[in-house]
Amino acid sequence: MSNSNVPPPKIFKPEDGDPGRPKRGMDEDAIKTQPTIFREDLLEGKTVLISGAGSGMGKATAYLAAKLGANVAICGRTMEKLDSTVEMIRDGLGKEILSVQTNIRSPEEVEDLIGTVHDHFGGLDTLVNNAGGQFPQDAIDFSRKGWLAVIDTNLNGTWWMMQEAAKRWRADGKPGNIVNIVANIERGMPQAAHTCAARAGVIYLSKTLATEWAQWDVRVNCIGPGVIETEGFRMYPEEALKRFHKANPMKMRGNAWDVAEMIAYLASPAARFINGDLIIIDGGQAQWGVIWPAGMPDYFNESGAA
Ligand SMILES: CCCCC/C=C/C(=O)SCCNC(=O)CCNC(=O)[C@H](O)C(C)(C)COP(=O)(O)OP(=O)(O)OC[C@H]1O[C@@H](n2cnc3c(N)ncnc32)[C@H](O)[C@@H]1OP(=O)(O)O
Ligand SMILES: NC(=O)C1=CN([C@@H]2O[C@H](COP(=O)(O)OP(=O)(O)OC[C@H]3O[C@@H](n4cnc5c(N)ncnc54)[C@H](OP(=O)(O)O)[C@@H]3O)[C@@H](O)[C@H]2O)C=CC1
Repeated sequence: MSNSNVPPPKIFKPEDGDPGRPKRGMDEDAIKTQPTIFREDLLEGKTVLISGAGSGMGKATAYLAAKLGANVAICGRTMEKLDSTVEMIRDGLGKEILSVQTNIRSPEEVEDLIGTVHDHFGGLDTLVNNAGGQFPQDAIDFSRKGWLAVIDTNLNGTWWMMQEAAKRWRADGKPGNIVNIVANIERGMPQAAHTCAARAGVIYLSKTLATEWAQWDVRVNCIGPGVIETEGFRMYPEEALKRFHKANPMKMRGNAWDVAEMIAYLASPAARFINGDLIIIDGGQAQWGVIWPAGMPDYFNESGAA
């Protein structure tokens, strides 16, 4: 059925943007020179697996974990991006890490990944589910494939990783620790309803597992970032990006290190009594503003929106 009064769906694909757009997020030099509040051997002897670590928060987290003495394993779909993280850590810290090309949407690939990490390092202490993302679009225009892609990545992919890691911890009688990167969805997220649905699923899955899996000494927590400037911002039009910082009362964007340090804290013994929690890192966005990443509809006025 077609109706000529219905406007075409708003679509922003990164490749539609100006190829000369500025590169967003912390570059490798910034990551390498960033100071940390933690002592250098905080994670010595611990093994940390980080998904989506070829860019953004995952890349910064991999570097920080390696800097704090951890054995680091990373995964993602694109080998070139993973290689850049391996090379950055080799160059900056003189350390080798394990990288395994993996699509977290595939339970078989996830099973192989967790097995490989165990074979390589003899176990796993902390799993960081950071891989994920979405595209900005009015929910009413989502294609079926687009909806499924976002749900499959952010909810199912995260679940496969959690379940596979926990099966090993239970079988080995070893403690475990999971940190899921979600988003700040307390008041919903216009033009990101698919990710909002998936992240809400992960948050309540995590709260449930934090109880179910406590009997095996497995903790599960989430981190909800607000606006964190990373390479992932390529998914959004420049016009929207100019307003993103206005979504919080501090009127600033966080960076990947802000999140990496919280992950390191949760991976450390200092967090031994934190379980089933959602830690928000958003400069106060939750009680202040809202983002319209694909442009605010005329219906709404400008007040309180970014
Ligand atoms: C919302 C405001 C939040 C502000 C703060 C948050 C910021 C961030 O989260 S930044 C981090 C962002 N990083 C990413 O989002 C990167 C990872 N994202 C992705 O890889 C994709 O978004 C993905 C989750 C959809 C991955 O799916 P994949 O199957 O790899 O992707 P495809 O390109 O094959 O797309 C499948 C399907 O999805 C629909 N679709 C994809 N892109 C768009 C788009 N820009 N607009 C509308 N629809 C889109 C589409 O149906 C695709 O199928 P085809 O039509 O056959 O291509
Ligand atoms: N930046 C922000 O403001 C916010 C980000 N977030 C979330 O935080 C996480 C990190 O984001 P950020 O660093 O900004 O973004 P990036 O896009 O830089 O990082 C996301 C990473 O996930 C990987 N990835 C995506 N899909 C899959 C998959 N199916 N299997 C394996 N790896 C995958 C990507 O690599 P590849 O494509 O090569 O697989 C990429 O390296 C994401 O989940 C994001 O949605 C949440 C709130 C705010």
